[in-house]
Amino acid sequence: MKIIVCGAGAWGTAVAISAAAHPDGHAVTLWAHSRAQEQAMQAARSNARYLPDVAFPPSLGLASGDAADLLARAQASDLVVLAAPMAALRGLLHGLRDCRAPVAWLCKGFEASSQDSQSFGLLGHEIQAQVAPDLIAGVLSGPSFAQEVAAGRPTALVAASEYAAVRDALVRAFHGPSVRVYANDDIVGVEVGGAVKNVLAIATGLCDGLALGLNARAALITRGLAEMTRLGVALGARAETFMGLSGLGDLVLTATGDLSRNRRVGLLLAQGQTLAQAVDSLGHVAEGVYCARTVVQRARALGVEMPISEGVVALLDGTLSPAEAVAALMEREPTAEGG
Ligand SMILES: NC(=O)C1=CN([C@@H]2O[C@H](COP(=O)(O)OP(=O)(O)OC[C@H]3O[C@@H](n4cnc5c(N)ncnc54)[C@H](OP(=O)(O)O)[C@@H]3O)[C@@H](O)[C@H]2O)C=CC1
Ligand SMILES: O=C(CO)COP(=O)(O)O
Repeated sequence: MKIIVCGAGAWGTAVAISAAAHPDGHAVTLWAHSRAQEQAMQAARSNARYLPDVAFPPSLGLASGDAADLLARAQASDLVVLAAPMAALRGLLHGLRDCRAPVAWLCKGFEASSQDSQSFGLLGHEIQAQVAPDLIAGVLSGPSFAQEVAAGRPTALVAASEYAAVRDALVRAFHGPSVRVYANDDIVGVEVGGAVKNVLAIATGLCDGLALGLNARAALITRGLAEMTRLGVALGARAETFMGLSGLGDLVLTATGDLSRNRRVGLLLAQGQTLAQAVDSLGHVAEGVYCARTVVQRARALGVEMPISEGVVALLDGTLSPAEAVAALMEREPTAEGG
């Protein structure tokens, strides 16, 4: 297959390396939007900025350019993978709206809400329906730290799309000795899981940073899964999707794994850092910071209760201290577990 991966951050670089090393011998190009980034990677044959200490396979091609260049390369590919942060997805999809090749994005989040609060941020497939409705598109998600995928460690992903052509292209591109790709047609459920787990990972990072204990972390993960599922079902997802890789799987990984940037934000806030300090020190995107408010706004609009996500928003906004956010959760009225 001819594959272009747009976005040379940690995750784009890892999936490009993984596809380039696939036994079927795919021709893979990693495309950076900055020429300087392409040149630095070309010189080092690695991505020192975003995924240090991982050498590129000799066959991995590198490129950079503008939107027209990306569209031309996409038109000539069998699969287009968009590995930029959520904030860039709208622009990328708009630029690719006439592309005929299957397109899959890897970002996990809702768009941040617009400041006027009149329009709520959207999931990837909702943005695509607005700006590029004719694309054959979907999402690749699931529990997957970039460093482990780049190192060829065993990983399971989920390819979600209403189009079999997209699901099949993702399976052909990535399914191999170290990566299993499962197909799913519930793109709403897969995208909600990927977005909400980032918000919940901030909560468990905070919990662990405050040394609240393993009981508390297990409670946050379990009740977090319940609120993620409530939102997803209200948005049209199937409940069982949340028991799969993009739901429970990615929640467990991100909420407990110290490679998670979102979890690290919670840990740093617990240490007394400001949000700006925590975000600056990452050097990578932490999508939960940008989409927590959207998650809560969309839940409120649907009448869905999401107390943990509400607590994260209050913490990020600075309206509650870490200790007050914990107290607010503990002081809630008793309720039935299935509710
Ligand atoms: N890292 C991981 O383990 C995983 C990440 N993801 C998701 O993938 C997405 C990307 O994450 P990750 O790669 O880790 O983020 P990073 O912060 O490591 O890198 C983001 C990259 O996106 C580039 N970028 C920004 N805007 C554009 C654009 N318009 N076009 C092309 N490239 C652009 C940045 O380039 P520059 O710096 O030059 O602006 C940078 O190289 C996120 O939504 C994340 O949630 C999903 C699964 C695993
Ligand atoms: O999505 C991820 C793992 O599946 C990466 O999580 P973080 O963005 O929190 O590092």
